[in-house]
Amino acid sequence: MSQTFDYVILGTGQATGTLLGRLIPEGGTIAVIEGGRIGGSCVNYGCTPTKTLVASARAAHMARRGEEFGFKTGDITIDFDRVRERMNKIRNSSSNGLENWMKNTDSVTLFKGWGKFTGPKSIQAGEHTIKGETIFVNTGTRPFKPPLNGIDDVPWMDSAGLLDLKELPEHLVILGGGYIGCELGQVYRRLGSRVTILQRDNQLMPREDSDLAETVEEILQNEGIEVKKGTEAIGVSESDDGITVSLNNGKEVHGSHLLVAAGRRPNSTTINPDAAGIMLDKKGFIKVDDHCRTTAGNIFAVGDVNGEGAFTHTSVNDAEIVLDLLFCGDRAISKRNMIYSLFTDPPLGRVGMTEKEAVAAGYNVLRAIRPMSKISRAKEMGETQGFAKLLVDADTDLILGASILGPGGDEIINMFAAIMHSEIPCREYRKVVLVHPTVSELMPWVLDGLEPVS
Ligand SMILES: Cc1cc2nc3c(=O)[nH]c(=O)nc-3n(C[C@H](O)[C@H](O)[C@H](O)COP(=O)(O)OP(=O)(O)OC[C@H]3O[C@@H](n4cnc5c(N)ncnc54)[C@H](O)[C@@H]3O)c2cc1C
Ligand SMILES: NC(=O)c1ccc[n+]([C@@H]2O[C@H](COP(=O)([O-])OP(=O)(O)OC[C@H]3O[C@@H](n4cnc5c(N)ncnc54)[C@H](O)[C@@H]3O)[C@@H](O)[C@H]2O)c1
Repeated sequence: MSQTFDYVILGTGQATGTLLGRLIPEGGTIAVIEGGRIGGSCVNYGCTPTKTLVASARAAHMARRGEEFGFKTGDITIDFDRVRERMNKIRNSSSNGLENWMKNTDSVTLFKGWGKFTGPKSIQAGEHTIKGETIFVNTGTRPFKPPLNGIDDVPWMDSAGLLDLKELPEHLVILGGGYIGCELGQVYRRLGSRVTILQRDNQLMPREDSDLAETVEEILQNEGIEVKKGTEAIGVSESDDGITVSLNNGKEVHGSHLLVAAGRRPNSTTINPDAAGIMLDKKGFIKVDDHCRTTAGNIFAVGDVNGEGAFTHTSVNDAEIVLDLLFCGDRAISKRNMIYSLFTDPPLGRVGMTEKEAVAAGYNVLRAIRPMSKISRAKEMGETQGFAKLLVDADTDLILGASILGPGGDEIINMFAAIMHSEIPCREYRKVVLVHPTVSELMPWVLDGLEPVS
């Protein structure tokens, strides 16, 4: 059966809610096609469930530190069923909310099935032929399965599989020391698992500056996580009591469970892009212009699948950019600063360029660093690990990038996003009065320590 709509959204990633919020009141008919769980990665197996786990793990960690703060709780035992129940309740409410909204809106028709293009204005999903004038692809990414010997013969998990695991792993081996590996490694360690992270590169999170990555590593190691850098996993095998990972240095690591967090790949070839005239880049991301328009003029690609971001907020912003183009506004991909946080504890907030990027780009870079151990509020909270690093362009007095690894780093970084977006010069920012005692109040003072990067 063939049906024609004004708008078609393929995949219910994080851009979809924002698109619907504007398209519904504009009038017109909208088809939404989803093959998996409504709401995509973020709410079902990404940000929402992992950050509920981060919260449970932190609560347990702080309880263990009770004596430092003047109270005793006795031994901390983890009720993993209760931890999972809390996670599932929060993630299900987010997914159900989007589904109910679509079902209760007359102009929206939800198709459950995996869609593939059959032409620039036509998608096949199961028995349904869905046609549309304007199409938005919001199909996200999927976990990368590295080509390890034996990978198809062992019960490895990706991050979604780990979240579905009902028992707490005795020894979780994590293949990949990126964002997923660091966050979930700390979570499961704090919940009671032994954790080993295997990282091919010589640094965790290789895109980050080495001083930040090394401090994150130290924080993880101080909690008992084994980090093996410069070790590539090349094979896996199953035994009675778990999984053995063979490494390129001839050694082996044995654990009860294996999490593979070795990167993600775009859901682009899976939608038959050629039929629509959608071109991909070398890594398989859908090529888009500054307004998320693909090489097929009537089709937009939003979210992780376009390779312009890999976060919920960049996916949401992509939707805002397209809506601006369609209904008036001036947002564009090139106008946004990259911003994200790593939700370890303490978290790392990052905006703009890293130091190595700023130097490579040829800026006249000034750098200031202040350890959390020299910030009163961090000391009062007993959270002195980490540091703040600010990068400034000596020629313009504008901030090039900020990294806050410390208490509240995930929140403080938003202040720097606003400063960078508004192009507030540092000499003006230095005059702002901020609340005492907070970690963020020290940020203008950090600028007093600016020195040229040699
Ligand atoms: C473990 C983990 C933790 C994360 N934590 C964070 C975090 O803390 N903060 C943050 O900003 N980001 C985080 N992310 C990333 C974040 O989840 C994504 O960037 C975000 O969900 C945006 O994705 P998206 O909109 O591109 O699509 P997605 O959310 O990936 O959704 C795509 C949807 O399209 C569907 N789909 C795919 N192909 C088809 C098809 N052919 N037909 C029909 N449907 C299809 C999929 O089933 C899926 O539902 C995390 C990711 C993971 C895996
Ligand atoms: N806080 C957040 O915003 C957040 C949190 C988690 C995930 N995410 C998103 O999820 C995406 C994927 O994260 P990820 O951690 O899977 O990928 P990643 O690309 O960040 O890290 C994967 C790591 O695995 C290593 N690796 C690959 N093959 C290996 C092998 N055979 N042996 C040993 N190491 C190997 C690589 O060296 C790499 O550093 C990120 O791009 C991010 O956008 C975001």
